[in-house]
Amino acid sequence: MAEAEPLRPIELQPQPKTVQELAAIDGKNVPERYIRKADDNGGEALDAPFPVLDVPTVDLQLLASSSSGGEELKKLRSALSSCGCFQAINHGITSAFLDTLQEVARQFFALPSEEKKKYSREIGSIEGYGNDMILSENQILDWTDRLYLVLSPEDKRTLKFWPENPESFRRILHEYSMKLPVIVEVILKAMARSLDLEENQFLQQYGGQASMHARFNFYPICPRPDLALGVKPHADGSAITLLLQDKEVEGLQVLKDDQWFSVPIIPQALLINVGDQVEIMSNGIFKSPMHRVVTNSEKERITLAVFCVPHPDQEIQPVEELINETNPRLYKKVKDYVSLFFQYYQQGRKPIEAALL
Ligand SMILES: O=C(O)CCC(=O)C(=O)O
Ligand SMILES: [Fe+2]
Repeated sequence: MAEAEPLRPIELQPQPKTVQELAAIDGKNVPERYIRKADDNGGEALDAPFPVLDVPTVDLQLLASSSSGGEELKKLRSALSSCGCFQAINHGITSAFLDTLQEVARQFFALPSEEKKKYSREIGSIEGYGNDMILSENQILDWTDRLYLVLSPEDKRTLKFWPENPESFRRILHEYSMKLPVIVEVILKAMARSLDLEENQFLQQYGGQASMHARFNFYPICPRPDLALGVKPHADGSAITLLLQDKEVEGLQVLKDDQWFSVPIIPQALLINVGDQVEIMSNGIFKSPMHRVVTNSEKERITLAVFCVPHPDQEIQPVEELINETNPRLYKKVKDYVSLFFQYYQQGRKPIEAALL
């Protein structure tokens, strides 16, 4: 099946232990494979205090009704063309529901290893419970365990990876997945309007057969936040990503003007970030931000990222109206960007460069 391909990168060897298990064995050191070189960070310590990024807050209710030139649209445009992300509030999902979602995620990761391993991913496959894949011999690993699940289309779900413990996990995650498409639509339409485009310009390319992939990220307490990263620097290969941050523990950082900034928490907000595919559609006006996650020596952290991804047969390219003499076309037409993404990612290259003209 052609569209299963992107989910099958070449994994060299399985890792027997999850990070949670490693952390429980030795609470003082991190294994060699997780240690980053000092110059990885331009000489700056990973656990240094970082400046806080001023991430704009956008009210989705206002955004949906905002017409060209409106305040909320201006905020959106400026956010996406500067830091590439914004905090979405008034998105229609209640605080109580988000609390429940966070709670079932917490309960899952708190289960004994044997129980979680019933949902283990298979070698070379992304879906399921597990740790960072080893894709190259000298890869430095991320201090994180994950549960990766295809949410939609529903017939592409692999239920054997969906936890049955806690008992309400499947129902809550399913409910969440039902609440997201309208949010994605409001955002993609507003993105187009904010650039004075007909509002369906991005939505059309996103297409009617797009999928949503959920990644629960669990970051165990790390004895050496100065040496390890929760997630290495990367940009998302999605069209957009919806991130539910931990309510209490920070860790996400975004690169802006060659400086790392930490992303503040707004409880109950969804952090929306531009993925490479919207950067391509917008001909580079909207930025798919480089981001990473730092670790914490006192508290664990749990987040839920949902990647919104066009169907692999869908052609993605810069919207014609955004190209002119002063703004030449920057990107080629691409298809199946997620496959391209993995090939480049494995070679340690920046995937969006493959789409540059
Ligand atoms: O956990 C976070 O704050 C971000 C995770 C992330 O960047 C991802 O899952 O792609
Ligand atoms: Fe990410």
